Amino acid sequence: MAVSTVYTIQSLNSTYSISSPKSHIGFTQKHILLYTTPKRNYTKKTTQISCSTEKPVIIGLAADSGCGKSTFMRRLTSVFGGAAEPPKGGNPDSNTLISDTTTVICLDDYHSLDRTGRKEKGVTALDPKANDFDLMYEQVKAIKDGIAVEKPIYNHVSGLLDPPELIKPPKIFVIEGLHPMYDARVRDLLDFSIYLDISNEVKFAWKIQRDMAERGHSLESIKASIEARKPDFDAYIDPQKQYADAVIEVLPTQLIPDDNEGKVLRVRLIMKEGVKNFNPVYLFDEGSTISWIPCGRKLTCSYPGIKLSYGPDTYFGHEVSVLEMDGQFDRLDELIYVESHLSNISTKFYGEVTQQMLKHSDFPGSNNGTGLFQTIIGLKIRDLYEQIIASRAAAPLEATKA
Ligand SMILES: Nc1ncnc2c1ncn2[C@@H]1O[C@H](COP(=O)(O)OP(=O)(O)OP(=O)(O)O)[C@@H](O)[C@H]1O
Ligand SMILES: O=C(CO)[C@H](O)[C@H](O)COP(=O)(O)O
Repeated sequence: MAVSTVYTIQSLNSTYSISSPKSHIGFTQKHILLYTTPKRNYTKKTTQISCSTEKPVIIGLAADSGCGKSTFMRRLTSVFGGAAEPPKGGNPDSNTLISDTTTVICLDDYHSLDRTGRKEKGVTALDPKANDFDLMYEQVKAIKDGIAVEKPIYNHVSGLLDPPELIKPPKIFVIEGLHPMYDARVRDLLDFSIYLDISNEVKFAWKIQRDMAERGHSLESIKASIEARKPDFDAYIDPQKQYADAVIEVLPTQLIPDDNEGKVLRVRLIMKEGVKNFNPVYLFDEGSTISWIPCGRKLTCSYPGIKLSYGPDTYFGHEVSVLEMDGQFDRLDELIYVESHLSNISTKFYGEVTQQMLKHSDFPGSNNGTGLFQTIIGLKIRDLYEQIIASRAAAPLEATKA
């Protein structure tokens, strides 16, 4: 049944409602989309705002919980410079991170059921039934159109849905979480999408490391939580990788026979061909199939060494280029040797990848392909953003020529 939506809008002087589903397209930068019906229990705010006239570029990052999304986001925002911080003076449990250029929101904020509600209904947070995709779509669309929104907050500490926070359109708007590519309407709003595909073995090792060491969970409870989430992960989260423009796949190493420690990783960067404003990275020679062991005079490698590979492939029926790194660096400064053999990495100066990696050498994954490929994708997103801005600036010029 089609439900007609009522948009409640706040302009500088008044708050009013309209019911045409498409009429919000005409809103100006001075409007805030407060909510649409059926609405949640929001308190209306009367903040006056002034927003940039530049419409944001929208990036989606999907992964299961504990798979490195926050670490990736810290690498991405660092590429643009400046620190990313929660909204000033807002909810201390906000999941949002704002820097000069980027705003990163966590899609957990669109949980429609709180922790108790999920327990009562017997659904996990991964189940679409526990999430409000209509609101997610409306608000991401509003941001894309340059309109500020009052986004809900899911409080991970209390497990409750907190009052909303004001999100203004930034230059780059990143939606990270479990479902950025699940709903086709939201997916279509993305200018670029990434999926972090962490194999079960590695996910387990990371979860144990974090949840046992940092959160005091028992091994049994971690195993039980992974098992409980698995059917919904397989049904609703994992299938999103087919839509991603880039996938970072993290697997156990192949350099150590029957390795079960999970410390050395084989990481594959799967890049879709033909994506607008995105040229896949390559090693030595674009389109060739390459296998390279760089260890020797210019790269120090202790056991089991490092192996890089590159070549064309297909992924869910799409043509892709795959860059792979198995193993880890002993000395991060020597990464410059590998970097100098990679092309299309969208750096602004020689050695920028190595510089970024050295700057965040304390982040997890800094000595292996996870950190390397996350950094490269960060640079590719900067490049994509700059291309989009340049083509928008050129568009009126082209029109006057025609
Ligand atoms: N590249 C990596 N190499 C090794 N461990 C990693 C890597 N990335 C993440 N981890 C481990 O996984 C944990 C979770 O990482 P992070 O907080 O970035 O994930 P997340 O997806 O944002 O998690 P959540 O959604 O639960 O907040 C880290 O504390 C770390 O132990
Ligand atoms: O999968 C998750 C996304 O990060 C969380 O488990 C989900 O948001 C539920 O949160 P909580 O653990 O607070 O009940």
